[in-house]
Amino acid sequence: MLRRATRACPFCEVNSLLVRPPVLQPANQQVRLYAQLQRDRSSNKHGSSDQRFSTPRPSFNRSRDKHRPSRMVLSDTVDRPATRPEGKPARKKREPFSYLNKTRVPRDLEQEQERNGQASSRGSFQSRRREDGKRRGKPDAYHALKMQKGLQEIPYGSRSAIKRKIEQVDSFEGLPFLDTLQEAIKDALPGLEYRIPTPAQAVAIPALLGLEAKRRTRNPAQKEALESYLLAAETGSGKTLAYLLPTIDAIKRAEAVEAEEKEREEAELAAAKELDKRDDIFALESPPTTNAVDPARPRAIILVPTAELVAQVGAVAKSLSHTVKFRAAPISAKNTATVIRNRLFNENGVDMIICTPPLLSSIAESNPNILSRVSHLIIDEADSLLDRSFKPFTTGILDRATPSLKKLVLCSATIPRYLDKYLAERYPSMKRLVTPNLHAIPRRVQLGVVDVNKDPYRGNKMLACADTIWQIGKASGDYDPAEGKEISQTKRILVFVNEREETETVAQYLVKKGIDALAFHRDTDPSRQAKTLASFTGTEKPTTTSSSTDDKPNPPAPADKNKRQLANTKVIVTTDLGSRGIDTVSVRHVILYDVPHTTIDFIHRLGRTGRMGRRGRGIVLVGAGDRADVVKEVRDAMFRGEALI
Ligand SMILES: Nc1ncnc2c1ncn2[C@@H]1O[C@H](COP(=O)(O)OP(=O)(O)OP(=O)(O)O)[C@@H](O)[C@H]1O
Repeated sequence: MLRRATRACPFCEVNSLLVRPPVLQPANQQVRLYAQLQRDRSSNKHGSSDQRFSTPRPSFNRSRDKHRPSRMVLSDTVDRPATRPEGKPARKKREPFSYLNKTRVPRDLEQEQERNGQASSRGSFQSRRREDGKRRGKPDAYHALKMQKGLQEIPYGSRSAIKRKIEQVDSFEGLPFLDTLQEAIKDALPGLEYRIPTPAQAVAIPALLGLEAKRRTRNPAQKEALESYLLAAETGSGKTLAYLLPTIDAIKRAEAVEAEEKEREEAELAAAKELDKRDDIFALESPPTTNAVDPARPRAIILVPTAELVAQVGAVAKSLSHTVKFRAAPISAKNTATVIRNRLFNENGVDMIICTPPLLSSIAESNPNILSRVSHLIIDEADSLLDRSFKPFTTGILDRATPSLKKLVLCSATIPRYLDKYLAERYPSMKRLVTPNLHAIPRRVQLGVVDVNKDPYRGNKMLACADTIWQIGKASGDYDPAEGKEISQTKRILVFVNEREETETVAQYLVKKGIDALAFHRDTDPSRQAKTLASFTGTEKPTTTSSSTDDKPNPPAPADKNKRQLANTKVIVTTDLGSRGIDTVSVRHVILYDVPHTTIDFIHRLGRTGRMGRRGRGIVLVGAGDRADVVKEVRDAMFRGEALI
């Protein structure tokens, strides 16, 4: 039938034209023509069933098909090149590599991405933020975290400006410290061949030394006004030295000025006496003036939230005082009354007191003079010391010290919204010294998640915790480039729980499972506490033999005498008490037994590992009722190196 139809083809003449080399239509045009042909065929009542259902096969140059009727309708302009409307440039074909080596995003691509709701091809986190720190374009990635939003957002625009400032401070030698202080820095940073300021120190020290241009003012009252600073930098970034060094420098300079003044006054007094003597030879000689130092009137006060931090900051100050010669008095409720008295009312006086706010305010009640000469007040862990529990004590001390105060420095690894609000109201002109990575957990800290609901734990969190510790303990130690050596044989693990009561329960369970674990909370025996912490903070005294009492694991519970013991692993189970400021340099693993309530807690708890460029690992145990969505978002933010909100 088909052949007959071909013979009787009325289009023979047209077909003869197609003997010429065929003009290939673009694929989409061919498809359109076919669709048209199929419609024509199905509407043709006389068409055979063969024709209707045969698979369409376009062919142009087969000789046997040359008399077949064309299924396509040729365009009238098929032989003419395509023309574009006047003035419109020919569209460039986009090739796979056409976007390489471009320094700017092509406009058309940017528009296309905007249409698709994607970020611009710079693609970075910053590009999705406006200068005011708020995101644009893509909807916020944090949904769960937004619900518990506790941290103040820091604009990303200002963070880049700080980076440029940090680059300019590349050595301690370049900073105008007193010579003795330059010497002392080596004692405060032992074992480091190349000591360079950390970002926190590079941001804070020049400002606290008064090297930065100040806003000009003609008002003499404003010129004399108290200088206030908020130093906010990530955990383990060396904030202690960032505020200690400029403070000690200021103390020593003030001391030198005072000594000069005293000498001048004495010389004047001696000259006046000489004159009096000459005028009145019968006058009686006045009794000699005493040179006794007024005790317990320090020039600087450092407030910290815990006794452990008093000891830690006190140790750094002491190490500096060997060379610089100043008197630091670390006092806490763990010291006896005699020790406190001896340290405060020393016959040589005291230059710096390191203390907790409740203890200092109780001392100030009985000795108001203690705050009468303070020129530098440092509030470390300011977010803790200005929260509800400490605020009355801290602000009380601040108010009493204000008349003589020259510099107020608040220091914190996190700026919660309540702190930001309080400072904006009370110190509107406070200078904020913020590092670029504030509120971000460093990428060198990895976060793993253990799903407690799954096998083999089936909801048993304590078992999951013990198993995780066993796995860490069994794994071989790895090389740490920051320390340039194999990490210590003994592994130190911190386990954080949300409630104080849980510390004992979890620690006892771990001991039963053959793990050397201790509970660390406010009521722990102080001597035991100090010993426990010392091995985690690296302040432990070196032992000559490996069989020192400290390295011995806890005795196993009586019922489990025959159980295996996990060797070379020490565990502290603690609450937030262990998460604030404690410099646990030798901790490589942190286990978050409970999901922390806020991102602030996440930052401080995970901040006990990965300190000062070291690597670390955090493991969260997610059980029934725990906010897995929060953990996921924190993990994502850590992976992207973004600040938590
Ligand atoms: N410039 C430096 N170079 C090398 N190490 C330093 C430097 N400055 C400080 N360190 C060390 O870094 C560690 C952490 O310092 P520090 O405790 O002051 O941190 P931090 O910022 O106060 O931490 P946190 O927020 O947890 O309280 C200390 O062991 C300290 O000796």
